[in-house]
Amino acid sequence: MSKRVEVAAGVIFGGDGRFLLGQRAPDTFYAGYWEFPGGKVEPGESPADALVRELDEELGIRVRVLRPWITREHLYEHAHVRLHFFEVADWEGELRDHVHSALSWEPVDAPEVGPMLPANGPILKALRLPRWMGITHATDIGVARQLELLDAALASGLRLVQVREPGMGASDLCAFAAAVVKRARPRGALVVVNGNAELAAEVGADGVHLSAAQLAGLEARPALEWVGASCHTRAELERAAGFGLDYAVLGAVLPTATHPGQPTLGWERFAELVGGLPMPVLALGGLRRADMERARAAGAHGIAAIRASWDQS
Ligand SMILES: Nc1nc2c([nH]c(=O)n2[C@H]2C[C@H](O)[C@@H](COP(=O)(O)OP(=O)(O)OP(=O)(O)O)O2)c(=O)[nH]1
Repeated sequence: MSKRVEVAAGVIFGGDGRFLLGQRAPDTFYAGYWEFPGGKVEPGESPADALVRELDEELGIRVRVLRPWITREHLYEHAHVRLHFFEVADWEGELRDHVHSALSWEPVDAPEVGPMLPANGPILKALRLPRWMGITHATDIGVARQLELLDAALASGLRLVQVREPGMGASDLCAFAAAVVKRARPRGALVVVNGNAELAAEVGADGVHLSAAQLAGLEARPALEWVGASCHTRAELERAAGFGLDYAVLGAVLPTATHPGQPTLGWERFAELVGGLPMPVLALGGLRRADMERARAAGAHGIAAIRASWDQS
C-alpha cells in the first residue's frame, strides 16, 4: 500500500459566489482534469499553512480568511491522498496562474467544466448543499402560517427545508410535506423529510433527514439523493460518514427555546467534533443569521434552525 499523502485544497470564492477550478497541466497525473487549487503539505506544515503557501506560489494570491471545511481520503493508482479542503472566503492580489493549463470560475449549483479529478465528486455535491436549513414547526404555529412563512423565506433566498413535524398525523403530514415540495421546487430549493424515506419519495422530496436513533439502527443508506442525520457525538458523526451520508446536523451549540435544559456544545467543542470529517456539517441550536461567520469559522458548512428561519423581524 502506498504512503498516505496529505494535500490541502481551497474552494476560492469570487465576489459573485462562483468558485475557482484549475485544469491540471500536461505531464502530471490526470492531466487535463480539473481540481481545486492547492498541493501537498510539506513536513512540519499544517494543512492551512500549506494552502496559504500553495495559493501564493501557484496563483500569486494572499489568503485573508480561511475556514476549515471537509477532509476526504482517496486511493489513486499513484497515491493514497488525504485532501484537506478549506474555504477561501477572502483573499487579495491579482490572480496569476503558474501551474494550470486553464482556470475557470464555476457556479456552485452546476459546474460546467470537466472531467473532474475522481476524488472531487462528493466535494462538488457538498458545495451544492445550501448554507441555511429551515426546519418547519407547523405543529406549533399551524400549517397555514407555516406555509405563509415558508413562501416569504423562499422569496428571501431559503434553499433548504427540513419537514419536521413529530406530532402530526400521517395524512396531514403527507399533505403538508407535499405542499412544502410544491412551493420549494419552483425556487430550486431542496426539501428533506425528517425520519421517513417512504414519505419523502412519495411526495417527491429530495431526501430524508434521519434522527440520531434512526442513524443508530441504520443498515443501509436510503436510496434518495440527499440523506442527512442529526448527530450529537463524534461516534454518531463517524457513523453518518461511514454510510456515505451527504451531511449531518450537529447540536445543540447554544441553548434553545424549543429544547430548554438540553446540554449544549459551545463553538470550541463543535469545532473539535467536526474536524476531519468527509461530509459537511450544519450547526444547530439557538443560532441566528448573525452566527453564520462564527459557525463557518468553527468548521460548520452552515446553520440549521427552527425559529430563526421563520423569524420575520
Ligand atoms: N490540488 C488538488 N489536488 C487534488 C484535488 N483532488 C485530488 O484528488 N487531488 C490529488 C491529486 C494529487 O494526487 C494530489 C495533489 O498533489 P499535487 O497537485 O501537489 O501534486 P501532483 O500529484 O500533481 O504531482 P507532483 O507534485 O508530485 O509533481 O491530490 C484537488 O481538488 N486539488
